[in-house]
Amino acid sequence: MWRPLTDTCRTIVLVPRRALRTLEGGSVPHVTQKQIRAVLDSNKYKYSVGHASFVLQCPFCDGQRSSGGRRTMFVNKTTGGVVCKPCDVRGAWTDFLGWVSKSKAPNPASSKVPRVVPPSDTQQLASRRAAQQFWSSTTPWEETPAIIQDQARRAFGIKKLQQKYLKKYTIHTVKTEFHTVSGREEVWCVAYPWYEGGEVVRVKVERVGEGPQRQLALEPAEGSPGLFGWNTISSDAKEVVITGSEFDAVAVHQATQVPTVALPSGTLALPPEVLPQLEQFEKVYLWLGGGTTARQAASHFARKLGPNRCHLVCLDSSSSPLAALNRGHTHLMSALKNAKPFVNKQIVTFQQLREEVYSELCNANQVAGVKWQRFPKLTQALKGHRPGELTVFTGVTGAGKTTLISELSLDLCQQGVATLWGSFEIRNVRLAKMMLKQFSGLNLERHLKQYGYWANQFQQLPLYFMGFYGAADISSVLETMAHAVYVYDIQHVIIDNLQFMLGASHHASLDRYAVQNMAVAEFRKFASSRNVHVTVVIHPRKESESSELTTASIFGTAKATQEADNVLILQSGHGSSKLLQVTKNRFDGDLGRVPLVFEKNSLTFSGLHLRQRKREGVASGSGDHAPPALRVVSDTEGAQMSHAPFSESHTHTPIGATLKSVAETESSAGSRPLAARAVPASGSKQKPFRRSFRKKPSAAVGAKSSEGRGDGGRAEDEKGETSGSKASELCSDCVSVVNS
Ligand SMILES: Nc1ncnc2c1ncn2[C@@H]1O[C@H](COP(=O)(O)OP(=O)(O)OP(=O)(O)O)[C@@H](O)[C@H]1O
Repeated sequence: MWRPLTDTCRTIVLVPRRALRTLEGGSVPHVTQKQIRAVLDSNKYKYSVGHASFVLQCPFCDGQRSSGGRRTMFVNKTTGGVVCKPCDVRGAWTDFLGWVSKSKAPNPASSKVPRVVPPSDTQQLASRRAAQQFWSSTTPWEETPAIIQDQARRAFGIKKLQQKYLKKYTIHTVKTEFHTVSGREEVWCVAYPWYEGGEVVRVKVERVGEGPQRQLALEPAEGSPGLFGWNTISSDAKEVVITGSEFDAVAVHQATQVPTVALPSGTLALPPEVLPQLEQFEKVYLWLGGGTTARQAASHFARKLGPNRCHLVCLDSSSSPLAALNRGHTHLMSALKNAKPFVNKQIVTFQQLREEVYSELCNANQVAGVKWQRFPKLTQALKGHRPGELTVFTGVTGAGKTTLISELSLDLCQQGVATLWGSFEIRNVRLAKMMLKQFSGLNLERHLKQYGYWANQFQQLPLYFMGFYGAADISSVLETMAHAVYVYDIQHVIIDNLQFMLGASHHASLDRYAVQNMAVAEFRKFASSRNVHVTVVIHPRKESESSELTTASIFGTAKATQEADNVLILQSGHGSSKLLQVTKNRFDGDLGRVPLVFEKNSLTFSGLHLRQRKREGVASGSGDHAPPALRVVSDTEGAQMSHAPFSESHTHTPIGATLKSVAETESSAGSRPLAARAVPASGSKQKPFRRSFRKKPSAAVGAKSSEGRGDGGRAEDEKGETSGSKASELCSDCVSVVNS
């Protein structure tokens, strides 16, 4: 089912085929289109092949519940997930198989298939009821006091949006409680409804406030995703524009009159649950804003939506539709007309790539990828973490490879990089425990009372684990990776480590080097074809303990390092100090060494503990589920918070991701950057839980780290400066966080 593994742990475990039934939640069934067709055919279900789904008459609608007789069921082509809105049936492919097998007369024309209520139904219903209850407490835009409207127009840069379009998109306002630095405050918010069919299934609220802060929440915290603006779409509409933010959608529709909706998670995720709603369109315009991130997201989503119907819109290299409208641009319609078909061909011309190349030139910083916040010197060398690359990581046995790669990936994950871990060497529980310590910066064994607080934050990260342990068949691993990329929009996959994964591979005709080469080639292909970053940990061959490892020390032939875009080596130093050496960097050739200091309590290499120690005087760990009333956190942690607190049960897309995309869009448009968000508290039984923080300019780390280049970072290393000491400097720039 599409539901959390447990109520308290929403991290999803993806399981390989053989273990599929052992875990009920979050498992991704492996099914091919051929298998789906075979089941539909053998049960004599008539179906048509849609863009993202097989479409059939629902065999579960009994004609009584749904007034118009049997209704449409969508079977997702990639996952086999089934949805029929009128009879409220939704579930995984394996559930569908179960329901069908229970049916005595499977022919939909003659059967009365017993209606099976999937377990998630009750959750769905409760969530929808809560959403509607909250929605009924909001005020339509046109009835909102003029002073609040003015504030909102200023705060969101929506002066040019006309009243009638704000009304059409059912923009509402609501006065609700947020936690701020000075305590709880009743504040005005704008409410954006998410629709499924004609129904509000969830509401996103955003505080109306001046300054650099953004504070958002979801009502209710748990529930399914929907589409903003769906209420404006007629059932016979054949084309639609999809935007990354709500006011972009209103702006596009106002300027073009073309049906437009906004995605619930912006540029970071397109939840498969909303695909059936989009099935009716023959032409889909993806208009996610300017910049490389938006382009990459659009390409990724186009594959999910069905590439043949997708067109990419780009007004100019850095503009969102709202920003363009605000600047008085009148050519939004012509931008739509000039939309380029999604290029998914083996042969392309420069003409087709021309705009994309221009966009990359204009957005060099974004092209360089996501920057490590905890490891500024790594960012200095590699410039960032980019999609579509293969990183090979090595270090001697027991050097701390897993520990370091865990913190490196966590750093990115906290910034919204959806991450899939394949831990073949240590069990997921141990890995998650280590990551949680690294996340909190605490030895949680000694701070058990804070477990609830940190776990609540941690479980909101876009972090997923494969269920493999020990040797595994590479085709199963690749299959699981492919499903995770489709369902959860994974951007980073970690394989730790290759030798363990290949342990039991038997290829009579191949030696172990050949098997390893084959596996590396597959991961390379996966990274390139899916535009996902794959990090593979590979053990080195045995070398003298006194000498440093080099690229040539990596186990196997030179294939791995040839295929890799980046090669990272964890070099042993004296005592707890280590070095992370960049020995290959295909992006721009810069190499370097990153000093690391291991801290046993938090299992971190980044010096996080130094900052942590500074703020321990301020923070007072209170009871379980009762986080400190006032904590001072660093810039790094500020970034964590921005991606942590939202709850999403079914989509598993972090709202942080949504906000990141909104922030990117808006900052590129000269509007307010993302700074904060809050967790919802409805007027209902849920305990209010809101937070805000001020985000200082993120350039602080990068600015320092970008100095003194040209020697691969060695000069600084020789001075004995560590990332830890740099990290401690950052404490003077701490920002405030208040939560309850
Ligand atoms: N710099 C360090 N100093 C001391 N202990 C460390 C250091 N780095 C990691 N450790 C500890 O050493 C143990 C092994 O670390 P880890 O599993 O990360 O190493 P590894 O290189 O991945 O091991 P393997 O070669 O078995 O894959 C862990 O208990 C970890 O906490």
